Amino acid sequence: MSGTLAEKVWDAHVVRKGSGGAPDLLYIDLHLVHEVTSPQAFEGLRLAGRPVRRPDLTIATEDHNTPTLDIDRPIADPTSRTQIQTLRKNAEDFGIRLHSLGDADQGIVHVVGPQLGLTMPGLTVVCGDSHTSTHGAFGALAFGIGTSEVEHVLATQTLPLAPFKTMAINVEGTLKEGTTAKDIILAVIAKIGTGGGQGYVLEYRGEAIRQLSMEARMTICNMSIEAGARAGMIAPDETTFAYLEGRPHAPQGADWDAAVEYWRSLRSDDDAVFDAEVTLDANDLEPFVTWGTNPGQGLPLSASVPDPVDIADESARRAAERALEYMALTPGTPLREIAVDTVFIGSCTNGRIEDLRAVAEIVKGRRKADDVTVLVVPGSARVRLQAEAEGLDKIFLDFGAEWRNAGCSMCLGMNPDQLRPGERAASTSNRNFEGRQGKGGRTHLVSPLVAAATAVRGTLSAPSDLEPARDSGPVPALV
Ligand SMILES: CC(C)[C@H](C(=O)O)[C@@H](O)C(=O)O
Ligand code: SF4
Repeated sequence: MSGTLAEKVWDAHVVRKGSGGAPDLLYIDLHLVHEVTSPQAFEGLRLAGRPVRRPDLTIATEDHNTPTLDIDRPIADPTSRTQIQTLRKNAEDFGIRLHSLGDADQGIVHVVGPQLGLTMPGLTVVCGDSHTSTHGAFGALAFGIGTSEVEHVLATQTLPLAPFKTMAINVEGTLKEGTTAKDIILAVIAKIGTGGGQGYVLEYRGEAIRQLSMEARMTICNMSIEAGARAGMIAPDETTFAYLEGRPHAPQGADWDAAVEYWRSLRSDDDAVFDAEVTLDANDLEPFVTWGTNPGQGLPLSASVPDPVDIADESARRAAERALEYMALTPGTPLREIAVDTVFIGSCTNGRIEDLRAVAEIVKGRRKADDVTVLVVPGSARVRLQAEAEGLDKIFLDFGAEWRNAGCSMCLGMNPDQLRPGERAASTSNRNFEGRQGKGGRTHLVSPLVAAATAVRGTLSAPSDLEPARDSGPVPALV
């Protein structure tokens, strides 16, 4: 029978089929753990006197509560310190591999899994974290789960799951220079809305998706949850295999060949039927930025702040009014005129080495705008090491940016990296909810390219708005 990619991966993991509308019981191949959503789950095991069923398929890292400065000192904030200490004790007591602050493999859980080659095509991957959808970029079925489900997976390595619907998101054409995967996903969410993906597993397809690097594909799948989707997936191809080959946990030798052969079968059949389909043309895309307080409230950078009176749907109009009030924006203001206080470059959406390289290319030989704080936070310790090996840290520091240690940082401000009330940020992260980056803080979601250009000019900008940099070209010859 023909099927979609998601259905194939699902079917390969059914331990027990649910009858009469009951959920199927699925086998879980990889369980990622972090400090925020795991304490009660481990406590549940402890109370029940249960071990972790498959510690070898479970891996933990410290990310949300970790400071990005002075990481060799005790964590100052008591709540964060307790969270981290609890994870360390749980990992030790239950025999789980943990990458702690200071370890080269520490970092944001969704950066660490792929980097180690733990995330692979055809796997079921779960984590007590909504952005687990990131791992779908490899053709894995990956979704966020709640703390009670974390306990279930720890105890049994299985999870009862209700059936899902499938949606094809076809992104045809080719991205223009200056537009990126982040612009694709912001445009998709603006199109289908923050509830548009509810109940669906999204499969991103089409020419523009096939042309993306693995890291760019992760940016797209990462934000599937912001459209309300259960998961996002991309069929594995040569780009996927090339990324994985040689990674610490990737299969080797004959196992590698067998794995690749299986992975090649992981694509939606030509006659597979999706429950819904959406099409977008990458040629039409411009850099996208959000103006409101949910990731669907976005527009091309060349647009102006919308006027709620033009929004026909009443609840959308009310939401826009509320968002503009919180964001302190006036309808009709060109988005390019919005001045920011902070630029945050990082997170599991855009904190990978390619993101940092793209930013460095723009800020090299330039100085940041006065009065703008620029925070560059690598997604993992390895990304940081790689960036330093390439001299990117020097470029950021010369630009006037701060170069920090790895973690979630200002993506959600569970550590000291927070906006102050009323401050405005251009952020490469994935959520712009009220207070997300600090109480009273205002967030505009942007791509790394827009973040870099904004850091130069101080107002929301694209690289095409910039004057040539001091050392961006050869010195003109004297005549
Ligand atoms: C803290 C965690 C549960 C949360 C999530 O599930 O996504 C966080 O990572 C986020 O991005 O808001
Ligand atoms: S970087 Fe942000 S979105 Fe990603 S896991 Fe951390 S807090 Fe969640």
